[in-house]
Amino acid sequence: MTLLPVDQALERILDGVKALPGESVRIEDAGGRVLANPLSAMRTQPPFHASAMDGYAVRAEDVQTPRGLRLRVIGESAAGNRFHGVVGIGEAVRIFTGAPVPEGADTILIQENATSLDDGFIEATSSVAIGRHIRKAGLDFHDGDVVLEQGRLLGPAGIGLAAAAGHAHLSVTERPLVAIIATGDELVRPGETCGPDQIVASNGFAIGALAKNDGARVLDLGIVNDNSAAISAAVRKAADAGAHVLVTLGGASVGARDLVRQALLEAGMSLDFWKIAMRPGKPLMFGRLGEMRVLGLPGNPVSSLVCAQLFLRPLVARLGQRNHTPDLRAAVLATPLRENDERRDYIRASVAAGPEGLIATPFPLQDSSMLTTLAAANALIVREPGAPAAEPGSRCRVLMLG
Ligand SMILES: Nc1nc2c(c(=O)[nH]1)N[C@H]1C(S)=C(S)[C@@H](COP(=O)(O)OP(=O)(O)OC[C@H]3O[C@@H](n4cnc5c(N)ncnc54)[C@H](O)[C@@H]3O)O[C@H]1N2
Ligand code: MOO
Repeated sequence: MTLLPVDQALERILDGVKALPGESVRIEDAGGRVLANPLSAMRTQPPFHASAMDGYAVRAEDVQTPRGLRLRVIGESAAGNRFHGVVGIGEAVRIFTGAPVPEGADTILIQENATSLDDGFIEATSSVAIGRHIRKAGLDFHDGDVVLEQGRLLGPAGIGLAAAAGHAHLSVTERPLVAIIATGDELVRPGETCGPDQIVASNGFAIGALAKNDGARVLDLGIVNDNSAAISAAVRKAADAGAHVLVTLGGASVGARDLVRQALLEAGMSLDFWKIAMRPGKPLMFGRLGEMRVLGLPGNPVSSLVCAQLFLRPLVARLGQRNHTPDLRAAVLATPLRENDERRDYIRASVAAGPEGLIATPFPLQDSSMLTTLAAANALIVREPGAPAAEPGSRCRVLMLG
């Protein structure tokens, strides 16, 4: 059977996705949200020519031959309290960082380069180039400038900029709701006692963290036993909650206990594809259940997270009116790699800067159960289907893990 190539799988997952509508939120609640519209500045920053340093506002021509030149200090300009007069020849105004530069002055003499004399005069101890240490009005942005693009995932800098631009509320897209169901009789929650044949469920937490990081809400429906009725009940809960995406974990393969696909089909899912040309992650499944998109991720922890990286992230992004751009870079291999089979391979690696670019060192063990190597990896080497054996020093492509 020819397996579906990774790129086509992604196209089919994203096909017809409608972006969620916008809503207005307070700026203090907008971190991690996605801007629904371009954001224009409602003011100019700085709104006036401002001093970037503590010192004296002077006329540059007065401090070109500084030694011995005395300047009379005629007032003070502080942030929030400007000096209203004009700086004339031989005059200076005491000024502080962020304060408006008074009229007549064109340069800031920092206080380290001025000696204060007893009688209200200062003496410059160094010459200063004209315009030095002055932030021109509008240096950062002007009223009406688009300061943030639509689709921006708002992190600390974006939030700060939006606030500085005068916005108390922001229009952001509704957050996609990602429901997660972990399946398997062998699974217990972290902190619970494991029976002799059990392991701790980790995938749901990892996928939940990934989705939240990309601006989604997560509905964790917990662990469901390998039992069709229980799986169907959890699927109904996801649909009733209005999940935009349902992620199932495990039970995707061909074993007799791999019941997820059947349960979903019985619940009315139309299957788009099952199994793709990818390692790890071959048993990936995708379908639609009403408005809900269903991603059936393989149970192996690395397979599920690599699939989430490649397919869930772009889906969450698209729902939020955002584009997800994978960080693909060129690198050279540090160690040899065997020839590849018909699946695109994503090999956990450590990528570091070398003298002539990035060097990718694959981890020697690539078993898809091993989270230690995934947590240690900062990139995945992407090997195309049928790629020939590669020697150290040969070029490769790496997907950086954010
Ligand atoms: N005969 C074949 N066997 C398998 C094939 C195949 O093509 N033919 N594919 C293999 C590949 S590739 C993968 S990947 C796995 C995927 O299997 P499932 O999606 O059915 O996953 P499970 O069997 O339920 O679990 C696999 C593995 O992962 C552990 N697991 C499951 N859920 C979690 C969780 N939430 N947290 C942590 N670990 C989890 C589970 O205990 C198993 O060890 O199938 C291969 N088999
Ligand atoms: O595709 Mo499985 O994900 O190789 O372990």
